[in-house]
Amino acid sequence: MNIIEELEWRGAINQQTDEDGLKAYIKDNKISLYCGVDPTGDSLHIGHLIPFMVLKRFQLAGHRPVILIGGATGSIGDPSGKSEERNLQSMEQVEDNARKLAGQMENLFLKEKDADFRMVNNYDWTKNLTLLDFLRNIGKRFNVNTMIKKDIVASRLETGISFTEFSYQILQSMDFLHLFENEDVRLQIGGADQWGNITSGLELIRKEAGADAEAFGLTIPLMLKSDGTKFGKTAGGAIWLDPEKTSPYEFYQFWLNQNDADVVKYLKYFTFLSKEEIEALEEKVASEPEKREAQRRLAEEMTTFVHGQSGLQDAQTITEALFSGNIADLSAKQIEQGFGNMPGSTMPKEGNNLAVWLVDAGIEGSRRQSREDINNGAIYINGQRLQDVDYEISATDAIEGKYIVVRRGKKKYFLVTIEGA
Ligand SMILES: N[C@@H](Cc1ccc(O)cc1)C(=O)O
Repeated sequence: MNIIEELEWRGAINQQTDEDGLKAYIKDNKISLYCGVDPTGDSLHIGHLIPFMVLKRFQLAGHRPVILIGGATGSIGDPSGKSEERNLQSMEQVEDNARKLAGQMENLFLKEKDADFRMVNNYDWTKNLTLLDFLRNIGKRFNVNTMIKKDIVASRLETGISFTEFSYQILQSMDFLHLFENEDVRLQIGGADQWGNITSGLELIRKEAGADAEAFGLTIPLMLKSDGTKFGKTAGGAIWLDPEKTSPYEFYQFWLNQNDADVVKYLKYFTFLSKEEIEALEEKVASEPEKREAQRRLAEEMTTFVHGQSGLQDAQTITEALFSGNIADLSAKQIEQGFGNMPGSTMPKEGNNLAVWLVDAGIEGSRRQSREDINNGAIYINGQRLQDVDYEISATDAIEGKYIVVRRGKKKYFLVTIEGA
């Protein structure tokens, strides 16, 4: 399979501007291709992985990815897929976000030894452009009638769109032209909503470099879940790549919890497992779905790709501890990952009688109930059942002096943090 056939098999192609042309170009050449991301937030999330996984596949197939961080475009805001005008971010915010995204991108693209890739920021070729140069040299290349017909703009004509956002497609087109001229970039890829911006860039390249300039566009379908809900969003919000925002454990759990109806699609889309491996897992989903082997494999592959071997190790240790209830061996950091989202409270270092302590920590409603639960063996402290109502519980029971995990009943967990720890 060549890379395009592989992408087709993976379900990762939505539209192409010139399928045959691109296939022929790739057959004979190492292609430089780019995908851009705007620094509208301080971390990538898994939605971003959709086009960037494709970029990575090109890299693994021996081509040359160019990652564009949109320091300029991010300060404007892409109207694609947005029903309303956005608020502008401060330039400091954009810069700060850009730095963080660049770091995450390096982590994803530098993994390969001798990795051949470039990272650029469109602020570099946009910041010194004067208004008159822009209007005289670039604006003349754009026809307002054509621009208005692009979906992105057309869908906003009712609700309104500022000149600023209207101009966004010009900036992205300038990027494609700039990279075509300076980095020999021949292909831009992006999510399905980027079709208008990508084709607009191709039109600009054809006007500048001639109608037969070899340049292509390819978009990737929007990821849909089988139950119709939005991919990549959970009750807790987006799934971030930044381990401070979504811990490796939560990240692992997200993939582990995918439905049978979605898991094979995600294996194809997001992992680097081969066709043979994925087909074998697909059979397992059909023959022994209760084992959830495909989900486990998906979670392992994704967690290792984003958080490395140590991130996966943490995630698996915490998952196992939560499953067995045996949490005494977890580190404080692992406790934070696994229990950080559970109800919790802060308690003083000093000891107190367990029955009272549970009430003070907000875990039990009354001392009577507290004593009853302890006597019935429903209270576990750091995984250990405790049936002594008078037990003196204090900071000395805490994991690394910091956390006491209380379990009430089968699986109600509470995280108690020791004051000042
Ligand atoms: N418009 C793209 C990001 C982008 C920015 C600049 C480019 O040159 C290319 C892509 C998005 O919102 O996803």
